Amino acid sequence: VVNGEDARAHSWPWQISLQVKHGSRWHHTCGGTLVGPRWVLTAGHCIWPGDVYRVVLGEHDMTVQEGTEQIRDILRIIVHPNWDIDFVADGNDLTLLKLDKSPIMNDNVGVACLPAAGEILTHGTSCYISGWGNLYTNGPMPDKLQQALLPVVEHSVCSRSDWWGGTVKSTMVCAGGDVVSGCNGDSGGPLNCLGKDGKWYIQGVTSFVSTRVCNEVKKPTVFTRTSAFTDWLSDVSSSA
Ligand SMILES: CC(C)c1ccc(NC(=O)[C@@H]2CCCN2C(=O)[C@H](CCCC[NH3+])NC(=O)C(F)(F)F)cc1
Repeated sequence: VVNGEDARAHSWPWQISLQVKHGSRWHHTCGGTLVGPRWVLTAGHCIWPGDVYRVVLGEHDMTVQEGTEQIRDILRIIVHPNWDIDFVADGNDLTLLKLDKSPIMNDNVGVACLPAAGEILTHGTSCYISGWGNLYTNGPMPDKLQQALLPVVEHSVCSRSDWWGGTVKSTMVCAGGDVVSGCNGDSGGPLNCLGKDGKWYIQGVTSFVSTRVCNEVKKPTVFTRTSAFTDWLSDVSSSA
């Protein structure tokens, strides 16, 4: 997250760290969201066939064993059938991970809400991005979970030719801009938006930023719009 701030520890209890095994060590590779007792939502582009992953919940400072962490293995990886790394602009950048067993729900680990089908955020709605992604383009990863307030950029603005143009589809949501943005390592994480009922809804899954700089003018962070995938999300999480 570029130009964000340390989140208060465990204030986003559904935020997870997706970690990939390299040799004998585990590395944070993407964010994700606990959307059910045994289900984590992340991005399609976070999964590389053949790699081994695990999920860390209740994490805050990656360099400190705080005693709140819970580690779970992944029983099943379900990448959206229409996700294709060679056609990022087509969207569908989603993966559901089924955990081997549910984490213990407590103050540090909890489930987030998913929006109703077709829900569209109005321009300027304030949402928070959260993640352990780079603090700036090609910069370091933070130790502590970061957050930033990202104003939603409506599709008609985000798809202007000097913005993202036709690259951004209606199944995506744009937020942030040239000051605050997501950055590498935030992928797969949540766009947290406060609902009228006072609950936090995951309206987006962090997908991409400009290839030039994370916080580029007229290139807001692009998220997969979760309200466009309610059928797939419910079908998968009630079946597998
Ligand atoms: C839609 C298509 C034209 C397209 C647009 C932007 C990108 N951006 C990028 O590739 C930049 C450069 C480094 C990683 N990156 C990203 O945007 C990465 C992964 C992108 C997934 C596709 N490979 N995502 C992120 O950094 C973020 F912010 F979402 F967490 C890639 C493809």
